[in-house]
Amino acid sequence: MTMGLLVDGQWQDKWYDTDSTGGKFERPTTDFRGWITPDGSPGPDGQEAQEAEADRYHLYVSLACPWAHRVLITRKLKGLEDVISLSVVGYHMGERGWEFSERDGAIPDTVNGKDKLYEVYLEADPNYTGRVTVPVLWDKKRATIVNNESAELIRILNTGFSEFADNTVDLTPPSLLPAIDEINATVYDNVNNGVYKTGFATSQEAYEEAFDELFETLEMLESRLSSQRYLAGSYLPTEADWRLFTTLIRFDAVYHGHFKCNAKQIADYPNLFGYMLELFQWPGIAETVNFDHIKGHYYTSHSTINPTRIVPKGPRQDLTVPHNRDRLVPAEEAA
Ligand SMILES: N[C@@H](CCC(=O)N[C@@H](CS)C(=O)NCC(=O)O)C(=O)O
Repeated sequence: MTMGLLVDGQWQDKWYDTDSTGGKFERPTTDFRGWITPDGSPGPDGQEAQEAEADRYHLYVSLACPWAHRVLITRKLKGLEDVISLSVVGYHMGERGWEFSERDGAIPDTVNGKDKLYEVYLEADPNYTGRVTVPVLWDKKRATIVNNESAELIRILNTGFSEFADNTVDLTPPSLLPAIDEINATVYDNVNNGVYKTGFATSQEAYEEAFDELFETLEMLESRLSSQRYLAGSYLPTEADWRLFTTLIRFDAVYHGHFKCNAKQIADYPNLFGYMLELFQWPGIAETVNFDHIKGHYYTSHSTINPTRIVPKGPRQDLTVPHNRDRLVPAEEAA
């Protein structure tokens, strides 16, 4: 597969094995882990923070990427679309990494006017060393990247923009935070990242180990969702649900075939499937899901896994059918 990266500000279109390069890429890389708060006071762990302002920040995403998708969903649910502007890279990740495009629902780089995402990273740091990943949150005022870690970006968007956001939506209510963090850890290891560990394994043993952890966790989630509507036991979806959703919605279309996660489809799990349908049908969410980008990206970009680059036509699923989750009365409503 083509996997490029920047080394001291130079684009390299090959991934070097760290064994053969004496661990060259293991030295610390520039990390963008800044925060945004309503008044610029430090973030939750004392991070240096910028002040929330309208029209100051710009989000770069891929519609294919599950990590970027959770940030796009948070931006939508918090009503921040007019506050934080957006670029969408083209779905194909080739020799130059992510590139901007005007075709197929992509949105060009209207802020920095770049052709490739790595040029945006170089604008922030001309000597950048590291992967060039989406999502990226850009600060137009300081002309640099605020943060490129989706787990942090969803928290920044949830709480940092209270002056501009829909504050009736809180994806991490403080009382549920311990439960959310605990679910996130399991879902990240075994599901969100689990599908990648399964699909990118290059030994039978590693593949089978990741596969088993993935399906054990899906069975556990299926069972949990048979008695509660959402993962953290809340009466509205939380961050934990949206983090699981971005993997579930890609599963039958991509991970089941392309990543060989094929013990079952999500459609084979009645509760997980109904739950996924409810979240897909949640106001504003379906428009953040683009199966052409999702399927086009994985099947054409990972040429070691799919050398013909043929994009499968299936599966044929109707995601607009009734989800039947209303039968599970959410806890707080019942009380
Ligand atoms: N930890 C990052 C991971 C993001 C990530 O891996 N994004 C992928 C797309 S799904 C990417 O841009 N990969 C390009 C690369 O690694 O070269 C996050 O969650 O924000």
